[in-house]
Amino acid sequence: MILTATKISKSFGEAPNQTYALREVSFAVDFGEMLYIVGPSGSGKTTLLSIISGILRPDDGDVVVKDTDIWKLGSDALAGFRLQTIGFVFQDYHLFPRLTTLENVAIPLILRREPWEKSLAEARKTLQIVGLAEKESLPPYKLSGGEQQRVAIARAIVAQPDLLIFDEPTASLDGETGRKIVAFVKEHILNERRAIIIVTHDSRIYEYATRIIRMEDGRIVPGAGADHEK
Ligand SMILES: Nc1ncnc2c1ncn2[C@@H]1O[C@H](COP(=O)(O)OP(=O)(O)OP(=O)(O)O)[C@@H](O)[C@H]1O
Repeated sequence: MILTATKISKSFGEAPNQTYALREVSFAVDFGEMLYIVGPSGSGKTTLLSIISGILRPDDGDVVVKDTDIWKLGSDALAGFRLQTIGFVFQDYHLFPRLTTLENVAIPLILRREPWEKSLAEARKTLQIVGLAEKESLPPYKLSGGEQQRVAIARAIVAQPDLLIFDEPTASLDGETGRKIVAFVKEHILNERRAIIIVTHDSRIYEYATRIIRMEDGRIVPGAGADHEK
């Protein structure tokens, strides 16, 4: 398994206005999987993504990524582990408008203190993978939405993370572009040494999942996909 989440609970606020966003959620993800997490608005998907990617601390439960219990790490070690192991793609891309497309892709390597020229060379190779080599010197806002999403994907994979996490990757794209992006990710980015987790509302891309788990009211709905439920 690349990721095992066990009995994750998280609430926000204080009684009597406390919201239970997650209630003892357990699941596991294997290498080579493209796992979708689906469910209605407010069911806890974003909270769960934030916890498994080391952004938000759970109230209870453990997240083990590649044998590391991430919430037992100190904050510096956790930040380092995330840079090394996890790539995150946001719905609205989060690209930096003042940097070129190439520099945007190089950021994770620069944060890891790789030399500037080497980082740009790696970023260039990665832009080739996503088919945007010829756009490298443009600022991202000169690109289409689908192209910006591909830049965000290139940035997420440039440091070769084992776990890739996408939050609503097609929400800002038209249907056809969204399908193309996800088909591309499955064909070119997924492999047996990594796993991809996608939170989505977009049923048009369900066909690309290797497994789908459904959340409702802070829990994983038992049945299809919820293999690690305890
Ligand atoms: N920072 C916060 N403070 C207070 N309540 C929060 C916070 N974040 C989430 N919640 C609550 O936790 C619950 C789960 O929210 P979450 O955003 O994880 O759901 P979601 O399934 O991702 O929804 P959506 O599909 O709309 O993004 C909701 O009731 C939400 O209002």
